[in-house]
Amino acid sequence: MALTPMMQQYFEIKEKYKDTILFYRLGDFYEMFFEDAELASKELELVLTGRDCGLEDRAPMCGIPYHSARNYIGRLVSKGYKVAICEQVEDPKLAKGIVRRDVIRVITPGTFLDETFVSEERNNYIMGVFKDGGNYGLSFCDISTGEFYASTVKAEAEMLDAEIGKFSPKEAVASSAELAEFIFSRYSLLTNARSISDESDLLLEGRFRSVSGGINSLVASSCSILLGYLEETQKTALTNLTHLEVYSSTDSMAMDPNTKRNLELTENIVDKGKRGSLLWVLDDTATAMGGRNLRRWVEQPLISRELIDRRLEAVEALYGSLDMLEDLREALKGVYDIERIVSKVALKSVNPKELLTLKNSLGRLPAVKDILKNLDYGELSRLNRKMDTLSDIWNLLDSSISEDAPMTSKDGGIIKNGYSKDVDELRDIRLNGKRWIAELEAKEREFTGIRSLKIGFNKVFGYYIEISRANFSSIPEGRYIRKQTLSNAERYITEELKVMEDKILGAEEKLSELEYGLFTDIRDRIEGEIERLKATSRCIADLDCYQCLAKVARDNGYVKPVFSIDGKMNIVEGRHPVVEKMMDKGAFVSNDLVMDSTLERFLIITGPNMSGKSTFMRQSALIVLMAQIGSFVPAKKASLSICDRIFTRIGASDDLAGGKSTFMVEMSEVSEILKNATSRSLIILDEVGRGTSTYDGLSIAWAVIEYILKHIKGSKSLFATHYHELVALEGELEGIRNYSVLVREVGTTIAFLRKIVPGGADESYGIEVAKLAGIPREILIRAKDILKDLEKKGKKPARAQKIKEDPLQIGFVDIGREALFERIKTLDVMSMTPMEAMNALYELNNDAKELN
Ligand SMILES: Nc1ncnc2c1ncn2[C@@H]1O[C@H](COP(=O)(O)OP(=O)(O)OP(=O)(O)O)[C@@H](O)[C@H]1O
Repeated sequence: MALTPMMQQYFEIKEKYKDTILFYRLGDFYEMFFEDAELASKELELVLTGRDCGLEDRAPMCGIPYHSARNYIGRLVSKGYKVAICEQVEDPKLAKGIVRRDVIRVITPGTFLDETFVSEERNNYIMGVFKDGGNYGLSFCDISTGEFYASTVKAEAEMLDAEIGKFSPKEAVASSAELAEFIFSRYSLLTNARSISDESDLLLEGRFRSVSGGINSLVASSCSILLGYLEETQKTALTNLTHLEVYSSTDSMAMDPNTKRNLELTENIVDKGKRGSLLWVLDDTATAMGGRNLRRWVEQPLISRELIDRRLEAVEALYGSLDMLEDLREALKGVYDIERIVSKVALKSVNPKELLTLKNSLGRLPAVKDILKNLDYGELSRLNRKMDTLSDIWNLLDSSISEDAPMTSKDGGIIKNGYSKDVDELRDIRLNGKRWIAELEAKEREFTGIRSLKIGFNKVFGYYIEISRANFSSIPEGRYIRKQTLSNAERYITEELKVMEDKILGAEEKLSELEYGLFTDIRDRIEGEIERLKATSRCIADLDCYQCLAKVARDNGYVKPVFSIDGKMNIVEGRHPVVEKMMDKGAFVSNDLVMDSTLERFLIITGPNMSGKSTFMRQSALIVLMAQIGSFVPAKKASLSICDRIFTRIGASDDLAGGKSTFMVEMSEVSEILKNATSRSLIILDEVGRGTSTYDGLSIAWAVIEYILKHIKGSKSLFATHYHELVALEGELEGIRNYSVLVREVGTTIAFLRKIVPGGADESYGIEVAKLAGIPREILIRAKDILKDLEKKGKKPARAQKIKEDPLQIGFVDIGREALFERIKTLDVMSMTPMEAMNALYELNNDAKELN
């Protein structure tokens, strides 16, 4: 037995796309066969049928309607599969034998563009990895926005983690099978292996219209692997990839995945949603482009003082002028996702309605520029200079695209009246024809006296005159030609009706063809302007981030941080940006942080469970991070020193699947920190050592502290612990300062004051906290007995110093309305700049609101 010709064709194509699910177009369906059908029927819950294929057994088959394919493709790609779309590529009327078919695009997780599956809030990156000896070349591309980045990093797993963490790609292409295996197993990413071709340099040459940074051979190789893969799967020229940005991995803070997760930068730990993350607090952007940009800023805090200051200045300028800030927000709200629309233009998948959206978005740019003019200094004036209002493109679109342009490009209704004489003429013919038909209907009604006579249209018979059965007797003999009999009526035509029909239908067909041609022509002209459009999108994205940070700073009472050059940090009344937001206004208790890189560089923080140690440490890290993003910070005043990295070791993140126990994970994280931290790093350690027995844990914690002080000179550490023995190190080792969180004993229970004060804590209050948590009384009583017993036998180590201060006397008293007015009186407004005065009033106003 032999395969049918169709199946033969199927196998030839499938052979070239082995690692995909092949969607083979048959009429109005995409069909899948054999293993693809079995897999897809499972994943998509489709009925598995069969089809004769020429062999003894029928081919397993399942199919989906062409019109609802998007959703099915989306589901498969979201699960990490690749889908190859195979279409007819010749006109069936012209085909000799079986119609030629071929794959027109391979849709993969990293190249997927569908809006219903790819969020506008985040980029969808695909990564190219090349390894040569001791280094990796990395490249990252988002074809939905046209961004293309590349860099080189040392071949150390942590460096790779940090770099890949900046982009969180959805798919990877690696230069060898071995490397692909490594990437797949380390990051659970769909990874394709692709050997590098000899033409790799050629491919890169002339590909980008501009490059920033220097291309070395590692960068070139990773870019060309990625480009080769993209061209092969997308099968278009990808003209939106105009710019290659080669960056240095040391331009921004390297953050290991733990730190990103622990500090909940872009998603919360509990359900991985945005709510409760730093991004959730900071993101008040008005555009999708700004939203994605802000996410990038949060994931890649800067370390160059100059660049940070540039951002802070721009935020400050907008912060200081509420009117302009609000006008700018309004203007930006009408700017849609230019970046993604433009990429669709390049991929030739844009529809007329999207071009109209592009026009309306460009229409907002003059207003945006007008506002910028008034804020003309520093970074904002640079943006103003760089931003082009693209009025030529706006004019083109305004003159050509109809105000109610459709979502499809093949059915006409796209082009505005007055843009093309030919279109106007054809529309006249069509209109006149329709008018003529309406007149004919009236004329025939009058002539026959049949009031219900009507002229209708359908795709099979074209125009017809319809007369109901009751009126048959009134039809004049020989006037009409009978065409179709219905149960209740008869349909007729006349010669002249058919002549007019040809004219109307001819015009209709010509019109949609003509309009489609004009549409693609306009699209191609816009494609030629992609670079300018993209440059302006970048400006909008930056501007949107500035206005957003200014707005958030105003809404939440943040201040502009300053940077010290002597390594000192002094945060006055710092708050946790997220915890504060989750609480009632004013309920969060602020705390100060004083550190330097010599005598006060290691803070040991003790205090009962639940008292707020972790919150304090995280808030300190977040304040440093926010400042380096270019954001104002939740504090009354903040003088910071720039950190190159923030390390965190917080909580139990078991990696049981990876075969590591809680303690093992803890120790490997600590060991990474000790290996990688530098004199400019900030290290957050929460209860190191608690994963093992008390004395082992205590000894390890102790030794870690000594090591950091001795070997990572200059670094700053916050160390929360329940080992009260460690407070004895203050005075013994240079650099240590003890702090503790105050609680107040109220009868037999405790109240949390959340205030961090100098000195070590003397009590654990573990049993009291257990009581608050609802542990049965019997256990609490027994635990107290055991504790007493241990203390008597000297098993419990000596207690730390007792706090002398009375908690109630240490700050922490509401200032009250009267006090507030006293404070307003003390403001020396005359000696302030207008901006300072406004800030001061704004702050007092905020305080007053809290008190009300
Ligand atoms: N400064 C603060 N103001 C108001 N509430 C706070 C503050 N700090 C912490 N809290 C609240 O207390 C809760 C516990 O804080 P946190 O987890 O920081 O305690 P902890 O001392 O680290 O506890 P443990 O030792 O058990 O890990 C937080 O979830 C928060 O709701």
